[in-house]
Amino acid sequence: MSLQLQMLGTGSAFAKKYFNNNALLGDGSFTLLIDCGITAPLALHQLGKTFNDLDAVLITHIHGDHVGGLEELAFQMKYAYHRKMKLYIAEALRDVLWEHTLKGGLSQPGQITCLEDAFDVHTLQPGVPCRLSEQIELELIPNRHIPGKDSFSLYINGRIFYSADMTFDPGLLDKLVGERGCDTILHEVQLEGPGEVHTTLSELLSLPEPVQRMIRLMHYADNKDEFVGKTGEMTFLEQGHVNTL
Ligand SMILES: O=c1ccn([C@@H]2O[C@@H]3COP(=O)(O)O[C@H]3[C@H]2O)c(=O)[nH]1
Ligand SMILES: [Zn+2]
Ligand SMILES: [Zn+2]
Repeated sequence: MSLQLQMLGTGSAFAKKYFNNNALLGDGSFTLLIDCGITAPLALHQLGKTFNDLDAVLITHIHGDHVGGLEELAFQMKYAYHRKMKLYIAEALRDVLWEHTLKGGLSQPGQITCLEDAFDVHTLQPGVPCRLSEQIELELIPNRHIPGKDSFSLYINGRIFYSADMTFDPGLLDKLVGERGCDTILHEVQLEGPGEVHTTLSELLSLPEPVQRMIRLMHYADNKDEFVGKTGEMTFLEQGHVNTL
């Protein structure tokens, strides 16, 4: 069974040529938005879509390029489309998202006083697969991104790894490929400099070639074109293209 992946954006947090690294994952009758960053409303509009075309949104961690578009999404759903969007979120991020990100803009006494007033909230536990649609099952995998902040990668249908933002974890990739049937890796990449909170291209180039062949690169900087042909066996995901996974 194949899925369709269309990146709303493939850019790093500071990219200006590319929108935020947010994705549409569809199975033909259900569409999930993976992360909803600052640029998501415009990126969606430029693809000729609206928030009403989506069935659910999932958040990987609390950074503006992954959650900055949620206020507009919630307001549009309430006042333009008169329904709540399903929100899939790790239990550990639920209160943080409301208290530290959304409450200031969304709260309206008597109308919106908690996350559940704005979204149809479904909490996820890491390591426990959750069926989102007939053809999409998804598991959160805790990752290392910012020390002391919760952040999650995604494992989809027991074969597709979506890194979200994370530092290099070759042991995890080795385990997913060697023991858990992973055949597709959608991985963030920092093209230059020390990784610090991201995974660098040089780190990914240290992976065995068969693993590199599974990797599509995303969350990259504006000078990505300078690196075409310099990514070993790995290829870049392109913003707006529809990929069959
Ligand atoms: O300790 C830190 C924390 C953050 N940052 C930058 O802020 C950005 C936030 O979004 P991001 O996670 O996509 O990318 C992050 C980096 O570009 C950093 O360089 N070092
Ligand atoms: Zn990011
Ligand atoms: Zn981040």
